[in-house]
Amino acid sequence: MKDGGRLAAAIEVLTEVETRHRPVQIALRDWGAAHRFAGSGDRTVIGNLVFDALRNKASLAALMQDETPRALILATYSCTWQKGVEALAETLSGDRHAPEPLSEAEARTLSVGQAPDPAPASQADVPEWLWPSFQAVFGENAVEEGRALARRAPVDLRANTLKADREKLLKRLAHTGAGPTSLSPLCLRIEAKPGLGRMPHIQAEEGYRKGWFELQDEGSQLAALLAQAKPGEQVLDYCAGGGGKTLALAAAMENKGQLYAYDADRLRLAPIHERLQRAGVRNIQVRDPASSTLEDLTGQMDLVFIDAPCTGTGVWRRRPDSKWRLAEKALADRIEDQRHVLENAGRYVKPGGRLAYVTCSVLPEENQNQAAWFLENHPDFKSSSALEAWKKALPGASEPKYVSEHGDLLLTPASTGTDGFFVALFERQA
Ligand SMILES: C[S@@+](CC[C@H](N)C(=O)[O-])C[C@H]1O[C@@H](n2cnc3c(N)ncnc32)[C@H](O)[C@@H]1O
Repeated sequence: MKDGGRLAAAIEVLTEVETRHRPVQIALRDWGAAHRFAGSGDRTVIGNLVFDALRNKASLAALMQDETPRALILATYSCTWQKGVEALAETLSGDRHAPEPLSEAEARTLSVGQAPDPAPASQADVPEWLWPSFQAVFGENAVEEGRALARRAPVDLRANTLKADREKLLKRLAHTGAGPTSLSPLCLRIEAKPGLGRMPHIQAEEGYRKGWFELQDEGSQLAALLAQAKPGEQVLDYCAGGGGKTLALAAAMENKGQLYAYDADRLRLAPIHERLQRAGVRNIQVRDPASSTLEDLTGQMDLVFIDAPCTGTGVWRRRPDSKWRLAEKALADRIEDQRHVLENAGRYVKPGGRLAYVTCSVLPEENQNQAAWFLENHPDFKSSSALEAWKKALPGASEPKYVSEHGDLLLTPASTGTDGFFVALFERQA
């Protein structure tokens, strides 16, 4: 396919996503199935166009004064990908599969390349209704933080220390361009490529099949690291889902002690079994909510890890469609879920044990406010500084920029180069 046909396909897919509210991956997959002539390179470019258009939807709509899929895709190609208006005009006129040629008005707007006076929320590509929350948490950095959440994300890997180490992996994966990061001692990163760039298919690597590494954002790795799970401990991963954090906790425990993985939704737990096996985790019991209870763990855990259900505002780089779909009701529901989870999970912590509360959100409503609510309503717990845990686990690393009065941490793409993650630690009074 030439770029003209790819632009037309991207407009078609984005129209599906916008009008029929379909997840991007599904819309892309269906488009590929219906257009067998498109190769994997074509599908990558089409996907990149759609994802980048969604990442930058508000700023591109402000620039074009138009938020139709056509306007967003053409602006992505010309401005975000820096192809320029002349190359775009040529692409549209030289290919019978291409969308309609550029109108004079479109050509004029695209050559200016800047919206007249965009509101800060659209400059930042943050939904208008969430702007007060962004300002509350980031202050004068709110636009910069929003912009960083609108960029492409790198592919991060975690060396699975049950089977490998980072040095060995760096050599093995040299051909992928993977390099070490500066924070997590286990992280390898393949930087995002701009425009048409294609990322290596990392799951096809022998090392992935052998369980030497996992795909896991560095922020997620750090959240698990800060919980300080140790060999020999009793640890409950209360919202284990597909097991991303579970695997990191198991590696930190060196397969010693006992790790319990639980999730209220047994379907979400389903992939965990295969992943645990591949990673060589042996000290684990998966507690299926349909067939077992956690009663026997009451007051027994050295550490309860809560990777709470949240809005996912910290991972907008990877799921840009969720950014525009998020509604006030969903935020209110997640806040309620988080309180429910905090309320329930605390009971499994033994006196003197720890509770880690983690979200992949940057919103204060789900983070600092929830930590404060928990402390207020659970006098048997006191806060424990995640910043101190950071200093201990990462000697020499620069300190995170967003630290609350209790030492809770907020990681963000702009400040730590990771996805957005919040970590608060508590200790049950002995
Ligand atoms: C952020 S996801 C977990 C992701 C997972 N830990 C990982 O790293 O791959 C949050 C999980 O919380 C679970 N959850 C929601 N409400 C819950 C509850 N009341 N009790 C336990 N788990 C719950 C959801 O099913 C979901 O899998």
